[in-house]
Amino acid sequence: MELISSVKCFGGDQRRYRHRSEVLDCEMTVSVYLPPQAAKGPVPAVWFLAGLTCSDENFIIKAGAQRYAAELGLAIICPDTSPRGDGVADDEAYDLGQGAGFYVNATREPWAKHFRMWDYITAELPGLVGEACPLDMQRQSIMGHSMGGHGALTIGLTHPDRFAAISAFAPIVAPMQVPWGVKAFTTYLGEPPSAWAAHDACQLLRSSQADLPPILIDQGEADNFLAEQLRPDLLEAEIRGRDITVRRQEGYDHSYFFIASFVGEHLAWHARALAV
Ligand SMILES: N[C@@H](CCC(=O)N[C@@H](CSC=O)C(=O)NCC(=O)O)C(=O)O
Repeated sequence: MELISSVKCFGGDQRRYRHRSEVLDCEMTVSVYLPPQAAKGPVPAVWFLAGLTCSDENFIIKAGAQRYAAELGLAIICPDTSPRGDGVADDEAYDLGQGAGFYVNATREPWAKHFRMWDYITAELPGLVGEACPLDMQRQSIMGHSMGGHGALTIGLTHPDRFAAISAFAPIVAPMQVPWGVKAFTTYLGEPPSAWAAHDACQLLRSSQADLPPILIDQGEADNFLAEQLRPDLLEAEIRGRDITVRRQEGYDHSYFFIASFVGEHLAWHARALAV
């Protein structure tokens, strides 16, 4: 990991690293916020997975999360949303290709060589950031926005022993049933759709017998993508007595202004789950 920038922020450091990913077979960047408490020893880490068209920088620039993370003693790890580079497959559409990795391992060409975001986030990157930064990797939780909310839910639900809590802002909860997800899964995973279920939060909730981490979801009622792409009603139907809270926030849209409005509550909730 090559440190490419480090900026003091609320007493801690907003860092950005460049590294080679063996899994994605390309150069990647990742942003890590370290709170002031990290100067004294390893701190718990919250992952933030971003949405379509985002890089590792949208959240650190727009969400205003560092103030809360500094108060709570939490690190925030912000990965990019796809492999990148001239030799990496891409698409003209904003919802496919670079910037739109959907947190799956692609099995179809021309995507399979580089688009392995599932393995990157769950296997490769934790080792790299854990080695480069003073993080307590025994205390992790995960959150995300939109496509990244989908990633946070599916990765968190698949690794219930790794993450103390899962939260999401306006997540895609049922990609098998909405246009963004059907397009991405058809392109990256192909047929049969039965292979898609491992990447659909509603399907995972329906089939899981495990003790799951608590889940917190905020969804803006004025979100343009609400009815067609996000469909929180489909997840609400799968709650079945589990520790899942879905909050409908009147007047809020899909933007980072919405995330900034509630990120402090999400981080405080993660800190409680992480016993900070
Ligand atoms: N057509 C728009 C769509 C892009 C968009 O809204 N991206 C969201 C995430 S949507 C789901 O994953 C986002 O977070 N954008 C970045 C930001 O900083 O707001 C477009 O092409 O712009």
